[in-house]
Amino acid sequence: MPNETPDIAPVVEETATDIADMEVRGAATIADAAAAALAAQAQRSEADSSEAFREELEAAASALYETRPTAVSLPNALRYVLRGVEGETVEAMRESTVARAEAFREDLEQAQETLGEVGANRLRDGDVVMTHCHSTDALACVEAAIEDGKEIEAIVKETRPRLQGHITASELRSMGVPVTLIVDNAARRYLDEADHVLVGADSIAADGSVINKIGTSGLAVNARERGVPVMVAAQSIKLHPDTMTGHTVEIEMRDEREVLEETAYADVAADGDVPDDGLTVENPAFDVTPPRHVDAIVTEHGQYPPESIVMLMRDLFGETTTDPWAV
Ligand SMILES: O=C(COP(=O)(O)O)[C@H](O)[C@H](O)COP(=O)(O)O
Repeated sequence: MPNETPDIAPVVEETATDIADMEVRGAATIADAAAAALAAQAQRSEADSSEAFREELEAAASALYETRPTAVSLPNALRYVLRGVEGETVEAMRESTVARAEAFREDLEQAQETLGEVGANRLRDGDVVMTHCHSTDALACVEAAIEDGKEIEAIVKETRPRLQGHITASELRSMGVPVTLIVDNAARRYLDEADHVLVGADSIAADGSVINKIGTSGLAVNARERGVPVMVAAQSIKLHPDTMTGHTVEIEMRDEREVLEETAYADVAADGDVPDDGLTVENPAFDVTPPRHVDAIVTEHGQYPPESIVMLMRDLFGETTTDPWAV
């Protein structure tokens, strides 16, 4: 039993706070930041034994893991880095941790580029995509299509309550894509002008369910009804290994103030009374889109009908896993 709480580098605490506060957000970006934080922990460690070094690294991984529960890219990233920690001495372990984290970050970038090329093949010249939230994997598909010389237009849902659609709109505009920004409630009306719904994912379950920003499932149901194909761009880091043994994915509930600011609370409360015990504000950050409403999951290994994604999961994960820091 260790006598003291392991030292966590301040930069790890800062990264954890940034992820929890959504200063760093989006599944791929969170994974990248978590790997960088573990490398920083290794670099700054003053541990005097290999056991102490490992305890610090596991404590850092645990702090990062506790930030947000839904994007499986976070535990997958932590597990990947921790499994690569090798050596008998602190110096050797430090070097292997840093190298592993760097390799992870390079692979992540490469996977997104490859995925983009696969996704671009689904987009034709002149197509209009409708987006929800902000997904770097989804935008990689549009970027690759543009590099292929195709003209793409976008209808961008603003995505209440955090308005990630503004980030999507800005990045698409920087690529030269004409953008129509709409409120979320206008999505069904504008689906008639869209050739694809294009979204990312925080987790993909073994049955092909897609866990992504709240509102994705309603959009997919409407898209199916309007005959618009739904394409999910998700690197394999988004595949959730625990769902292979029946576990479900936790949906993050975020602070009600994101939906209703303190200053607006009295407008909604009975007779303007604050607090109002009968008034509940709920803020689920994600929802689950069943596989029957998804046409294709695009990964760096190719595109899959959602029902077949379990084949890729078996290839990549083999048997299932335990807590990310249990190496
Ligand atoms: O739902 C979100 C972000 O939610 P939040 O803003 O709450 O983190 C994104 O669609 C996925 O994370 C995929 O993003 P990426 O493709 O960049 O991994």
